[in-house]
Amino acid sequence: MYPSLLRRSKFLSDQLRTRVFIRLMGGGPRSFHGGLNKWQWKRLHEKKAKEKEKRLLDQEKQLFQDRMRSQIRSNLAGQSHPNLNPDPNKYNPMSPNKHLKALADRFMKDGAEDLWNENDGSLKPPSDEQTEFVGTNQQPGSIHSPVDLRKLISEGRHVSQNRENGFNFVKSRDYSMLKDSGFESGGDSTKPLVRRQRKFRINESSSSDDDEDNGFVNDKVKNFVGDSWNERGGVSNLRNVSDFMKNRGSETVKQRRFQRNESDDDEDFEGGGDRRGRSANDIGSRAALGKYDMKKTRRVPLKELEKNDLANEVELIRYELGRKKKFAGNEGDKEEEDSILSKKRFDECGLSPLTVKALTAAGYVQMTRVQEATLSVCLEGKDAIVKAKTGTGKSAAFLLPAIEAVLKATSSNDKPRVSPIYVLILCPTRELASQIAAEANAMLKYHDGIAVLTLVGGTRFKDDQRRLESDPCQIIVATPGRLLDHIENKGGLSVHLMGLKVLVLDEADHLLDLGFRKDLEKILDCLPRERQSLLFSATIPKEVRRISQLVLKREHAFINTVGVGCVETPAKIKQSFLVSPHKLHFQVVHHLLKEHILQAPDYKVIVFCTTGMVTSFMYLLLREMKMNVREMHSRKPQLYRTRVSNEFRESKCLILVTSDVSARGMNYPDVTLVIQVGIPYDREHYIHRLGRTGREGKDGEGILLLAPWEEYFLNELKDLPLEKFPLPQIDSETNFMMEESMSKIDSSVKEGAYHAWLGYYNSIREIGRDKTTLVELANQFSESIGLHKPPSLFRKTALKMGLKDIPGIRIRR
Ligand SMILES: Nc1ncnc2c1ncn2[C@@H]1O[C@H](COP(=O)(O)OP(=O)(O)OP(=O)(O)O)[C@@H](O)[C@H]1O
Repeated sequence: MYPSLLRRSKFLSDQLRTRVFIRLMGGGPRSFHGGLNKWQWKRLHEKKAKEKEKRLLDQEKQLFQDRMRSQIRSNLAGQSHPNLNPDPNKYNPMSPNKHLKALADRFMKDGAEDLWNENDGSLKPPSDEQTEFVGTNQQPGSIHSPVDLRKLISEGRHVSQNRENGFNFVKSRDYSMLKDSGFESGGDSTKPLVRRQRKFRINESSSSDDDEDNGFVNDKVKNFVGDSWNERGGVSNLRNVSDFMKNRGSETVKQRRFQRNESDDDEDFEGGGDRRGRSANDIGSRAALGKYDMKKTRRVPLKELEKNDLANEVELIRYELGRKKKFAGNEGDKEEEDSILSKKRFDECGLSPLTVKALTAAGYVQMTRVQEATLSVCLEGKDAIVKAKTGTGKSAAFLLPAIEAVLKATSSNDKPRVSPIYVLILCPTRELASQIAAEANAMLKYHDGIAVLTLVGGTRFKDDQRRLESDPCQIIVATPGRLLDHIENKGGLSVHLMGLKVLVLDEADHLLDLGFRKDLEKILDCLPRERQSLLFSATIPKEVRRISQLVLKREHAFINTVGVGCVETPAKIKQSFLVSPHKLHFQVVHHLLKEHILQAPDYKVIVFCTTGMVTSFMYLLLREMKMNVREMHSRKPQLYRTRVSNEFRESKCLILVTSDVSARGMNYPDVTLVIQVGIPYDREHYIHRLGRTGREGKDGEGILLLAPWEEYFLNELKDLPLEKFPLPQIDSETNFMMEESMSKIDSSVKEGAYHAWLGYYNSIREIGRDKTTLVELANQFSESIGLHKPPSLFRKTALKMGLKDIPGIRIRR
């Protein structure tokens, strides 16, 4: 396992040997400019990225205000504004067309190039001819594989065309042409060549998230759309695109790229210090630095010409939407669009026959779209970040290539001294880890000698260690905290991890959140750098795309099966929201459940609450109201959680009241309704919670219950198809029963719920900033749970929360 020199050295202790080995494998810490280590370096740049994000948000806010002003003006002028929804019962989510227009406006604003990051996902080809151009072998009318037109066009010469499955991914590029194109002599010749080449590498990174890249890509896409659209009055045949690319000539393109880089060169790098003249290698790990080693000022005002081109691109997206609507008229096609399955079968894609046999046994014959889109890339060993809607089979999409990697590694002749762990899958919750391990085991049904181990909190650490020693495993599914405990406990796990081939982050955006980041960074430090990393989630915000460089190699694929301009939630989930004062929330939940049970005899409902203590309160209340409920949150012991999770998976006619521990990844089949009480932490939480229903392309329903002051959150969901749900009439008998039931709940539970509620909303920026209002609202909540006098807080807690001298807060003596 160790290099022989290291193995033979008698002078090194085991621990030191491991450390030296980690350094040799490239995993250890290193220092950066200004004496920073790589994580400090990374955080520094994250901070800057956040500031940038904030500036953009301000721009968006400005736009929104402008729009509101114009609506008000037109109202005053007696005209009905097109954006005003005439139906007062309907929340005013923008129609797709209006949303597009708003998007176009945003994109056209000076300095909004960054927003193009959103578009680095795939566009579906507008016509079969286009499909042909990008090198797919799909038949007309077949399921349309997402194709990243922007990337394709920008990289016409370098696209790797995978005719097998019709998806295209970027290969690493040859930069020698830059020299040939006269780039060398064009710029400031006093600046070192190495540096300029490095900049090109940044721009040309396979991830099109780069602002520079976007600028470059946009130029070409926009020009293409502009020319071909105007000529033909619609989206033109992509063969013309190819002609266009040729006619356009690479000169223009090179020139543009050259211009961008010229201006870049005049700016300092972020992170301080003049790094000119340093080679790429001097700057540190590419994987660690990612895209943060870029120049400071990246905004270039858009030219007038580009505005037209942007509008044309928007037209292209509009065309896509129009085409979708057309599909909607045709039932057969619609079904095909709604289905998560593609036409490709598992036995066609080079998987081991024993795996295919196991898949068939589990009922998997055809791949889902995300599986089709990712499998070939992942099997090639490339790094990838994958976005696909909830319930579309992402777990199998990463498990299959991971299993193949194990098979390949075990079949090689090298017989390592320490049995290596080849695959590490990290996920945020214990239940999800067990679920993934179970799915992996189902796929390994016919493979002898490959074992899966779960390492999660809430179980005995010693048991884990015993299992690790007695049953060597090749695949570990873990939550970050427990894995880190093992690594830090020096039980030898680090040595086993030295042979790691594949790292998977399921729910990657969540794992890269601040809550998990520190653990993750420490874990990454112990993993070999030569590995394949796969990041999967249904939501990948822009910020996460940037920070994903922490894990991924620079040349990674971004596979987005959601598609630009498409709704991020499954089409078959009916989404509504309901606004009611706090004091009615529990009655409303009870009413919604009763109504649903009447309509769906095989009901299976999940009620999400904001915190564990509020979950507990809701559970007790509904139980008192004679409903068939279970509770699930992090305050419950693991054995209980596992039992409830299994029971809910298997049952019908059951209600699960839960906190966000069940929000991500959990695959409870046939959930008929998801109710979210109170604002979710953010838009991503909303999407994941909602995604517990309507899985595998099935029907589902989601209701978001808000207090009037929480309505602002709807703004974050304005592109999702939420409709307003009328406030139900609660009869006096229910009110009476509710009061009775509430009075039976122990006051310690109520106090805990109040404290937790306060803590949760205090952590939400929009409300946490205004402490006085927060306390007023908390006191309303307190009344709604039957506490007429709000419970007191420990002085220390009040201080920590910034609530010490706020009127309405009582301090415990
Ligand atoms: N090829 C397939 N054929 C049939 N069913 C499949 C296939 N792939 C996955 N499934 C089923 O689809 C369901 C959802 O899969 P999975 O839990 O992997 O979704 P997901 O995309 O990871 O969702 P989430 O975003 O919520 O984590 C599961 O019940 C799984 O068994």
